[in-house]
Amino acid sequence: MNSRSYLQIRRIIGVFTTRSFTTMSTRPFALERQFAVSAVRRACALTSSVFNKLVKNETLTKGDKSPVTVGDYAAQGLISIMLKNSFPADPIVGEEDAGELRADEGKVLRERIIDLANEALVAPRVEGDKAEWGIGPGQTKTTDELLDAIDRGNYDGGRTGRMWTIDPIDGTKGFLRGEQYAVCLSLLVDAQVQLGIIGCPNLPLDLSNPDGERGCIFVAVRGQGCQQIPLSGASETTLSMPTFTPSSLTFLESVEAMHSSHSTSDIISSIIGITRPPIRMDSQAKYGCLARGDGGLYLRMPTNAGYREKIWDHAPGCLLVEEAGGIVTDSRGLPLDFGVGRTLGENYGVVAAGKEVHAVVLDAVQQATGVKAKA
Ligand SMILES: Nc1ncnc2c1ncn2[C@@H]1O[C@H](COP(=O)(O)O)[C@@H](OP(=O)(O)O)[C@H]1O
Ligand SMILES: [Mg+2]
Ligand SMILES: [Mg+2]
Ligand SMILES: [Mg+2]
Repeated sequence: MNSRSYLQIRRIIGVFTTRSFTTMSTRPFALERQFAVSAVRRACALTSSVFNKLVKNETLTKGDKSPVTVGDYAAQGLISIMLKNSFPADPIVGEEDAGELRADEGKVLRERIIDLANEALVAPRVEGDKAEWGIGPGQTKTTDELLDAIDRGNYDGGRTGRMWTIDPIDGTKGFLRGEQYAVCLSLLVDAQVQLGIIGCPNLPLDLSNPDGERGCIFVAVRGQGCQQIPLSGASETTLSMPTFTPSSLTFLESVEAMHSSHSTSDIISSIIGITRPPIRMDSQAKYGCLARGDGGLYLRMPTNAGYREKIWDHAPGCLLVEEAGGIVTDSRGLPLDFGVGRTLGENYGVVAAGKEVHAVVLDAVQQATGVKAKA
């Protein structure tokens, strides 16, 4: 063997050794998880600061009559800009679009949103942040760049490939009341949620101690469990749903009766024999609470036949619960399908519960709603 071919073989062996070592030492989606924690933490700081300074005319009412604030737009813009720097080929299914902001009447709001997003982009990097994600001193954007970033969330979704979902403020009504809301991000690959993360700035770390520290991040990567991280720090606790018996369940549901039928949940809970009052809470914070054992059941029962649930409202939370040992289905008992498009398709509600009680709950849901089980 001449010295040139020897060197070539060494180089090939070297590449293989380095590749397999990297694969072995890096957990799947490790970079995406680090990115997501960083992006959600930054967006939570933005939304908290907005709440403290929010004034009346900084909220719009969208075509479907739901509210959207400068915080929703600025947080979606921030996360989208970070995604463009970090994973430029990945499309985004985001809740908001910049249509109203581009019109002349949107000028004042537009200026406020660009200020908020730039303030968040240039905030100093903390441990875990990477400069190449487009954050840190000097990383400001123009108004057009920000509006385009918000509109990058217009992807139609679908069954194949990678895509991110962003719900920059989930539970906007809770946010406006100063109650619970969540910054929500997920990564789907071929319609399966691989990474789910929600940041809940107002949620107590321990629900039984409402005056204690507030601010939680819940994060899960498929196959790697579900963790809670205080918004103020880096220590992680792995969550696992405790075992409930049907009659010892407390159930979680929306504050808004228009989003989930309280009366149907009442019927279901009396069939199961639940005696405790429900915990009513806005946003996907409910999924995080369920994952850590604050109640053993989350019910979301349709209120009007025409409403389609949005994938950004469920993708992250669904993975949190599954990774903490729970089961999430619709009222037919089928898994939520994130490959239909921007919505989950026809609305059969959501039944999320610990694995010991899910079958009993599903049976009660079907008795109450008349929906038939489907294999
Ligand atoms: N009729 C309806 N049925 C179910 N969900 C609805 C609804 N109208 C609005 N929503 C969704 O409910 C979400 C809030 O959920 P919750 O009630 O659990 O807090 C809203 O998210 P946004 O606040 O991000 O718009 C919105 O997408
Ligand atoms: Mg909304
Ligand atoms: Mg939402
Ligand atoms: Mg929202």
